Amino acid sequence: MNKEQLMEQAKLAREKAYVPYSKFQVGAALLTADGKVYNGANIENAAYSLTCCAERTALFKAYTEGDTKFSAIAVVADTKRPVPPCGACRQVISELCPPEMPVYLTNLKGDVQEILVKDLLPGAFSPEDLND
Ligand SMILES: O=c1ccn([C@H]2C[C@H](O)[C@@H](CO)O2)c(=O)[nH]1
Ligand SMILES: [Zn+2]
Repeated sequence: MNKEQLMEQAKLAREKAYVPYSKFQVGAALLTADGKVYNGANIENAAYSLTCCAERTALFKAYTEGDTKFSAIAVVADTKRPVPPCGACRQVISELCPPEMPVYLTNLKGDVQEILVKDLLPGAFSPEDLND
C-alpha cells in the first residue's frame, strides 16, 4: 500500500465519522508493518470531552486487535491546510509509533504535509519519565 492509497483509505474512513456536534469529519488510515490497514474516524459524544479523534480511534483499534507495529498513518479533513493532529493525538502517536514513521497530513483538496513521528511533539512526556 503506497502513500496515495493510504490517503484514499483515510478519505473513505472519514465518511464514517460520528460528528453530530462539530459536523467536522476526520478520517485516518493506519498502516501496520505487515501491510494491514486500520481505519479510524472521529467519534463525538453529547458529553463533548469524551470525543475520540480519528487518529486515536485507528490506533486503539489496531492495538486492541494485537497489531502493534506500524509503518505509516494518513489523516484527512476538509481543512484549508493539511489537517494538524491535536495535542492528545500527537502524544499518543509519539508513544505508540516508531520515531522515524511518516505521518501524512492531508485535506480534501489534496494538499499533503509529511512529518515524522519524532517531530510531532517535541518534549513529549514518555514512558521513561515514569518512576518505577
Ligand atoms: O486531527 C484531528 C483534529 C480534530 N479531530 C476531531 C475532534 C472533533 O471531533 C472534531 C473537531 O475538533 O475533529 C480529529 O479527529 N482529528
Ligand atoms: Zn486528536
